[in-house]
Amino acid sequence: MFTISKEFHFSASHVLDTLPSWHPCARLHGHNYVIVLELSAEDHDLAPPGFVRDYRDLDGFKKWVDATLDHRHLNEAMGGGIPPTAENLAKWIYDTWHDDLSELSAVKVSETPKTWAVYRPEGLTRGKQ
Ligand SMILES: Nc1nc2c(c(=O)[nH]1)N=C([C@H](O)[C@H](O)COP(=O)(O)OP(=O)(O)OP(=O)(O)O)CN2
Ligand SMILES: [Zn+2]
Repeated sequence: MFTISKEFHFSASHVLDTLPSWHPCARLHGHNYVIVLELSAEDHDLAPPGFVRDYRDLDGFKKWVDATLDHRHLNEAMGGGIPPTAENLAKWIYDTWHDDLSELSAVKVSETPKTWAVYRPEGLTRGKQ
């Protein structure tokens, strides 16, 4: 099994308005987010010359991040109705992209230099399923 990953950055605002009012994240604020896409493949599934997937194939994801998330308000950018926590953002990105990136095995989201949320579908042991 091989895994590869690539990092993407964007800045956005959000408010977690279902938190109690004393919670700092119930106030409008922003983060410099980091997304990591992790892609996996079995040894015998590597594409020539030995790629899980060409990193350059992720250029479309970067364009989507720039157009959909960068300098947006995540409460709106994620379609509304879903609290824009790091956990929910990671799953939303996975759900949006796993059809196009069949090797996608996990999505990681960081809001601050100290925090990470990871969405890895249960039972997924390799990308191509
Ligand atoms: N499990 C989660 N907890 C929190 C989330 C989240 O998405 N998932 N989000 C937030 C806030 O939006 C934001 O990320 C603040 O996090 P926090 O770690 O409290 O940030 P600080 O920089 O204020 O933390 P310090 O301890 O001062 O470094 C909150 N929780
Ligand atoms: Zn926040």
